[in-house]
Amino acid sequence: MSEPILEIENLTKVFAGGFKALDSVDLKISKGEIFALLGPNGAGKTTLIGAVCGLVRPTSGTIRAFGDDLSGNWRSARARIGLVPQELSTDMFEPVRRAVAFSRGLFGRPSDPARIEEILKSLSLWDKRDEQIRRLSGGMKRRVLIAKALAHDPELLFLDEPTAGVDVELRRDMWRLIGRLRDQGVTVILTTHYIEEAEEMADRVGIIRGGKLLMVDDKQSMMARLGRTEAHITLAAPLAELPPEIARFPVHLDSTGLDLCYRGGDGTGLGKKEVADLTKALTRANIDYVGIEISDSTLEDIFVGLVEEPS
Ligand SMILES: Nc1ncnc2c1ncn2[C@@H]1O[C@H](COP(=O)(O)OP(=O)(O)OP(=O)(O)O)[C@@H](O)[C@H]1O
Repeated sequence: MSEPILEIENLTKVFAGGFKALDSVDLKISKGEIFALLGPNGAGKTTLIGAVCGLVRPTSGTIRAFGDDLSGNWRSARARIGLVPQELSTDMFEPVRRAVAFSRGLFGRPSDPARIEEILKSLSLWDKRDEQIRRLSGGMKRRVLIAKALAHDPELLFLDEPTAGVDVELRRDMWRLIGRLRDQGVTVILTTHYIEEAEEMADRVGIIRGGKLLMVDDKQSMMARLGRTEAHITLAAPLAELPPEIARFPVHLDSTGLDLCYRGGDGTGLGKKEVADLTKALTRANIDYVGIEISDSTLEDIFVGLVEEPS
């Protein structure tokens, strides 16, 4: 793993009423990676981000950002972090450009109108620069939140559900923007309910539920480790019974005797190879087939499986 930009150890947050929103979370994020935190409502995603951004005080555990313990260095670290919050929490009567320029100043960065112009243009906000934020559409308001978070050129950017409730066009724009930020060396941590988003964007994925980080892995290994392959082989003529050389595979025959269904490769990533072996075995057994449909489980299947398991 390359240089860590964020190291969270044994982080626990118990809210005043006694509710444990984070439970011994350990997480290391490398510089330059895009990390997606997936979890159902109330899993603790926003609390985790809040703890790193100084909005939530941890009950126990340590957070190191840029190599320094946050407990002593919170302010200097915060100036290198950008946060796009879930909720619109901005000065609605301000014109766009002024609000974004103000965000830059807030972190002690010298004023840089050219940089603000660049950010506004990259988010298609330049034409709206003199509009009051309250007059913008919901999608445009969200772009303003992103512009504000980028205004001080953060090295680590948190996006809390950046595309919840936005249209497809904005979602694609957002993905492109995140791609560009990655190219510029910015580390991005995003939370999302959209597995598609994690699949598209992230290098690694963490799954959180009930305040516990259930697993963290890169996408491909997660899919190989927890994924499975399904295949439907349509036979040319119905079979009454499977010969033993076929029955040794994880297959079953449907009631018509025509659909041979394979489910296997669990956690090995070798399902496709086994389907290939199965087709060879069918040929050797003189069982003709007319079609094969094969599918691997998606990150979504894995996610749903993990969050639905009883804790
Ligand atoms: N200030 C607070 N006091 C008490 N409980 C809180 C507080 N803030 C959050 N919680 C609780 O902590 C849990 C985790 O909340 P959090 O906002 O981190 O979840 P989330 O994963 O971001 O969910 P969502 O996807 O719905 O935004 C929730 O059950 C929430 O009700």
